[in-house]
Amino acid sequence: MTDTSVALAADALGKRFGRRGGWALRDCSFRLPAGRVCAVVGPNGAGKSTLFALAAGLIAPTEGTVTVLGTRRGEARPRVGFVAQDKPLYPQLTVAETLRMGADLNPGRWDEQAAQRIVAAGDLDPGSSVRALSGGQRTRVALALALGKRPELLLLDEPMADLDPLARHELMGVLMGQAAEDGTTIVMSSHVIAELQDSCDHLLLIGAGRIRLAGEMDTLLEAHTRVAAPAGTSLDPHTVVESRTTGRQLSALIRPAGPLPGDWRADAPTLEELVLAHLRNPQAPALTPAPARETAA
Ligand SMILES: Nc1ncnc2c1ncn2[C@@H]1O[C@H](COP(=O)(O)OP(=O)(O)OP(=O)(O)O)[C@@H](O)[C@H]1O
Repeated sequence: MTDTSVALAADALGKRFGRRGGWALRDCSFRLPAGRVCAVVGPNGAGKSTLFALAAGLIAPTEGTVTVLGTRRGEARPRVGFVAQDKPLYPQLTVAETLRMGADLNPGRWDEQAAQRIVAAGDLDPGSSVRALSGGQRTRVALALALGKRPELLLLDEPMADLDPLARHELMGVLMGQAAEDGTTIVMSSHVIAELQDSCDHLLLIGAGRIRLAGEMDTLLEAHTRVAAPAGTSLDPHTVVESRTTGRQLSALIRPAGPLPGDWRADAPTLEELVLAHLRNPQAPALTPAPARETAA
């Protein structure tokens, strides 16, 4: 039986390019409930684009499984919108022809108005050839194509990277509107963490091909605390993500294993602090999805 409450699931998912190549992604397991907006973050080469390509059904796993909208092996492709990092489009087509192609390829699903609205908001001439568009304008056309498809799952690999701040703001609003109105599940990678905090409710942090953090953003944030204590203080029995001593003070990001001593200063971390601490400390123990379990790095 398929579980329709889960939009995207990975079980021990792994991908290796070539027999001798290293693992781009390994032992990756998580569940993303339908209707959520999930941020995918991680350093360059972490495996984010590989995860998107696996989820979009463009490449096959080397091991494990990826389940998309309850199906495997690319069967959900008609219900999935994917904007790849390099925004592949046909350069010889005009903007209008590109949208017509979207309509032809998605009979019964295509939302002409939604696609036209996105293009029009960027003041794009429908008669311009894609070849003549700027990077950001191309992104707008790629997003129009993906959203016009009325996808149940929208996979966006660094969609905002080449957009100006106004276009980012406007298109982020369009995406969030889509998630709220149609219940579209959105999975979006970005290197701009601050941009994700307000719009995403789920987080996948990938480092060196492994999942470092996965789950509800609030739950992950609540599981961590920034503490300050006198230098030399033992952080046992708490899980330490990062710690450093400056002069007479110890500062750390921890996952508390119980109540903290009253003389420690304790604050909630921001998403940026949480992500940066994990990125700076790739050996920090991962916090992976339900059933909640901690794994050694
Ligand atoms: N087609 C491929 N053939 C061989 N190796 C690949 C291929 N695609 C990706 N890799 C390797 O897999 C690893 C993960 O790459 P991936 O593109 O998924 O990272 P990423 O997290 O998306 O990085 P970035 O933030 O730079 O976009 C890298 O080491 C990369 O060199």
